[in-house]
Amino acid sequence: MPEGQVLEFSGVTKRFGPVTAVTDLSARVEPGLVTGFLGPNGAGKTTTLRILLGLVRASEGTATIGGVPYAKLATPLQSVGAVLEASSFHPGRTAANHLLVYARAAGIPRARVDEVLGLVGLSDAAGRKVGGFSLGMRQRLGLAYALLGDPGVLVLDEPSNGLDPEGIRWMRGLLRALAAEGRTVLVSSHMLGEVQQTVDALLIIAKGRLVFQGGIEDLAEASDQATVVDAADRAALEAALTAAGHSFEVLRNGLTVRTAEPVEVGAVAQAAGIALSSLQRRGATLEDVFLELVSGERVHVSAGGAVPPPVAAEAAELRPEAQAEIEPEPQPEAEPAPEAEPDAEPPHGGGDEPPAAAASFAVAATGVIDIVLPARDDDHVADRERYHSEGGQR
Ligand SMILES: Nc1ncnc2c1ncn2[C@@H]1O[C@H](COP(=O)(O)OP(=O)(O)OP(=O)(O)O)[C@@H](O)[C@H]1O
Repeated sequence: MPEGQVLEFSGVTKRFGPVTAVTDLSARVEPGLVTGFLGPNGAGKTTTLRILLGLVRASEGTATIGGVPYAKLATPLQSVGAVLEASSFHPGRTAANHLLVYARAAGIPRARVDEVLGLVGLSDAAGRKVGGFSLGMRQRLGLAYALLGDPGVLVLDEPSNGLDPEGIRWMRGLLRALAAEGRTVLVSSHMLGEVQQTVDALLIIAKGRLVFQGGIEDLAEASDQATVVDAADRAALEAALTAAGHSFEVLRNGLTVRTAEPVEVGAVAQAAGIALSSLQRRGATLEDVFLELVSGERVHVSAGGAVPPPVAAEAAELRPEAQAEIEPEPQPEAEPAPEAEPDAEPPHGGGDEPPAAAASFAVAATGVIDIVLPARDDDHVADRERYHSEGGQR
């Protein structure tokens, strides 16, 4: 069974010209858990993940997998499986062929291709060209690719995008099962509701800064509790609460008391002979807490506890034309990953790749990494076509 590894971000900052996409981010992601990496659009999630995968150079700080940068992993595909957004695939290639290219390059047996296609529910579509796949099917294929090397670490950017409700439930079960085997599973999303039932731990990022780090139960603790109480004789209730030293707010549905539990409020009313018409505890929902965190109204103690000053990313978001002035991020083909040693395999978003001389990259504006294989692969393709025509095709 592959071992999960600790992912560690230490003081990671990333500036794109005047835009600070990530600011001084330090966090740990533990094996054996599903960790949600949450934040609204533009918060810095993808940038952080790309730094972890060695695709983007951090301006400051380090990101490591089991203590080493991605570029220094001896067998990347067998160590880390990653899907950044909905990966783009060669439309004319079948799902099985797509995976076979990478399996061959990483020395993974063909049988594993069938296995992962089965794991993601694509066995029946193995021989179909990817160009005709729905977004949900592409997500599944991306996941199959990530699982190809049976890695101990999975890094998935918005994996539920495009999945139908049944697909989301399936994905949830799969991620939980992978974590239960001891793997490290890091999943980004911009919606708490989407991952709430899947994750054990959370990292929440807003405007490039970490605003929460902890268990999902810690997020629940961060929710404000209050007692909501009402009586037919509301004036008498107000007087009794005031006399007992409790402050309250008068709302349409009753009095909200933040300084006392329902049991205390009930006792005050009983002592004053007031019949209550309602008495309940009300807490902010996890979604409320999440929205407060990402809007900057609250920073949890796990992330420093202070409301941060605005960062440049915020200013740039308000001024979209500024994006045009920003120099494009260096693409892997133009500049090898920063941490890469001359003898190390250059990394990419999917976790592993054919040898450097054998592939070039296209990085779409969305961050999708497309790996274009060179002509020398034609015999491999022919091999694969033969394999399928000989019955390998499902
Ligand atoms: N190559 C780049 N050049 C300039 N700015 C960039 C670049 N990549 C990202 N940014 C900026 O960095 C900030 C964070 O972007 P990032 O894609 O990491 O956010 P995200 O949380 O993944 O968002 P989403 O959920 O929309 O994918 C944004 O302001 C974005 O415009």
